[in-house]
Amino acid sequence: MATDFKSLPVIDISPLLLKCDDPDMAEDAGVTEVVRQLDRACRDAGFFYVQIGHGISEVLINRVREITREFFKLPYEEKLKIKMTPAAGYRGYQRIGENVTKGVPDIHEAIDCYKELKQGEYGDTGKVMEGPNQWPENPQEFKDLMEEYIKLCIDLSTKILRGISIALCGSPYEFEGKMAGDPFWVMRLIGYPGAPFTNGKPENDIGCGAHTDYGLLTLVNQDDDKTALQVRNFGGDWISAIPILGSFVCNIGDMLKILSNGIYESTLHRVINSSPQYRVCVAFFYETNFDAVVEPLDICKQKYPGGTGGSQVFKRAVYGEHLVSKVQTNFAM
Ligand SMILES: N=C(N)NCCCC[C@H](N)C(=O)O
Ligand SMILES: O=C(O)CCC(=O)C(=O)O
Ligand SMILES: [Fe+2]
Repeated sequence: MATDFKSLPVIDISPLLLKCDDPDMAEDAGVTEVVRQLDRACRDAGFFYVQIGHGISEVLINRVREITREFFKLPYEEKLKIKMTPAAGYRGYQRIGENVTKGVPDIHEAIDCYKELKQGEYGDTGKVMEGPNQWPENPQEFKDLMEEYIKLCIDLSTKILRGISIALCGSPYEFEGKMAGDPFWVMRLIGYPGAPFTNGKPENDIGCGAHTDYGLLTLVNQDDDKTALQVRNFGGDWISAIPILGSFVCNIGDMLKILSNGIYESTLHRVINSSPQYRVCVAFFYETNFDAVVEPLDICKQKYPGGTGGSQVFKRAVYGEHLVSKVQTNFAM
């Protein structure tokens, strides 16, 4: 359950990265300390910063945002060449206002890409998301750079989840195998227009309305010179996720909330860009297997703070169905 946090914890995960291929990692003192901090952060805020030491170079982190910014500067006709449609598996470019949160159009544009699914792999549910990703033709570098970045984000997320798995269950591999051994992933390249000024004051548009993320873990790579992402604490205050150079903002999604039986929070957050400048964010969502049946882990049922031994507080969900229902209700096209 979220607390009344006033800022988001910062975690240096390098001791975990150093040991995370060692099956005995949980016994290492450095790992134990990282696990303690992850556990605290996931309980209190559902959000934390992963500080330098995460293993993805600042040059690459910045480059994926810059190349994204260049794309959004193109004329609309150019961007439409990779237009997102239901027939394209909801992959590609989505213009401002086409993403909707609780019925209100968001003031952002985006390119969405997803792990590519084999035809017929997941029946009718999987079919909705089938299709090749649509990448801009120019520059040539775009696709290669993004694919390299995706690979590194998958790797980093797997490692962070080993730490979270130790925190919840004692063993590092709870989120591998049939839960997330073949993780689905989503990458959204997002652009938020600068706030329009009327009578000398910025008019705050909602770049993205209050929502929770759908999967296990999100890695947010945001512009480092604008504060726009806000996280809601238990008391209902919005706490800014002020950018920290070279770090990711990391947060828990709905599937991890269910698996942990609510011990960890998938915290509400929103985006308001009140800067006059265009803001870019690259959000990487690491999810369970597409067909994973997600329900509270036994150990989390026993640990549930409500204390009614063996109680299951959260309902089961099938990840792919959760995603498809979100896409079909929140994408207006
Ligand atoms: N976790 C993901 N994929 N985030 C995308 C933005 C969420 C906002 C969306 N309109 C919604 O209401 O869910
Ligand atoms: O723009 C951001 O900082 C976060 C975006 C976000 O929350 C999302 O796409 O789910
Ligand atoms: Fe989000």
